[in-house]
Amino acid sequence: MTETPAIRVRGLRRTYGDTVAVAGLDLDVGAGEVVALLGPNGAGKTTTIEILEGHRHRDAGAVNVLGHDPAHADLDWRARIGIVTQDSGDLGELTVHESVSHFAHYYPRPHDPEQVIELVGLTAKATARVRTLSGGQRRRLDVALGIVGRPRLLFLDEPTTGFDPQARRRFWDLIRQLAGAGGCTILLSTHYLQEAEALADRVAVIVGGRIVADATPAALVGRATARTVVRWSDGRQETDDPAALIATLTTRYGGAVPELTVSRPSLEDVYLDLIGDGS
Ligand SMILES: Nc1ncnc2c1ncn2[C@@H]1O[C@H](COP(=O)(O)OP(=O)(O)OP(=O)(O)O)[C@@H](O)[C@H]1O
Repeated sequence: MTETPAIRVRGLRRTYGDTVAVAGLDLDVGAGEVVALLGPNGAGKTTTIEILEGHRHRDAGAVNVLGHDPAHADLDWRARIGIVTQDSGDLGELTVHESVSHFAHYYPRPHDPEQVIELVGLTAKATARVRTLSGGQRRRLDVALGIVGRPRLLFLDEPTTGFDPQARRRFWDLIRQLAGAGGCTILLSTHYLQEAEALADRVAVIVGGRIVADATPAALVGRATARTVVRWSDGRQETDDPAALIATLTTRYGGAVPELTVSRPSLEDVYLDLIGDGS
């Protein structure tokens, strides 16, 4: 990526009393990239994201987001950022349409609220009061509020927690649309490996306030090819060249190898290895 990164973080630290929440974190997110921050409870995801949003102070480190230090950023900068937090505010008596229109007024170049409501799949609920929405519908409204200002960079903190599988997949389609045609840079935090694998160009695994791996989902899995396990009726072997082993076995058995299975490590295996007892 030749453009200036959308996010550049070096040596970020944040402590709360004796708790080191972020312990010297480095991260780059290129313009137009979708990066997933994946890690167990308490790893420092929310603290990191909120520092990047300008909503928490840091103790040390250099942070640049869309060319500015979020700790000293102005309204112009804020208008280029979209935020979907874990715990959004109370909009109880407003309708979906009123909420999105209201937020649109804060931005210089907002999207048409009706189009945004359609994009998040809430057209049928446009005149419903926010307090009557289901959890998943409320989350989609949160995304609508996060994107109505036409952000160049969108932060999503655990956006699909509590979604049913179908709602999660619809949500993933929406994020892909925003990143693809919309050209939006996205940093999302998640506990869900499948979500990181489905959406992210890169996965940054965070444990104990540090990035312990940062690669494409395929490269993370590829790292572990040495642990491909080949099993057959009377044997089991780990190998980095399963094809050669199977060829040898085929010769040994003079044909089909009985009860042959080949299991490649999944992203989950790699992730569990990386986080160790960090969870
Ligand atoms: N306001 C706070 N005061 C004190 N400690 C805090 C505060 N916020 C976070 N922490 C601590 O900092 C560490 C990192 O928390 P953080 O919320 O950033 O993690 P996380 O990765 O987002 O976790 P989760 O996945 O559970 O949301 C945890 O040990 C947490 O208890």
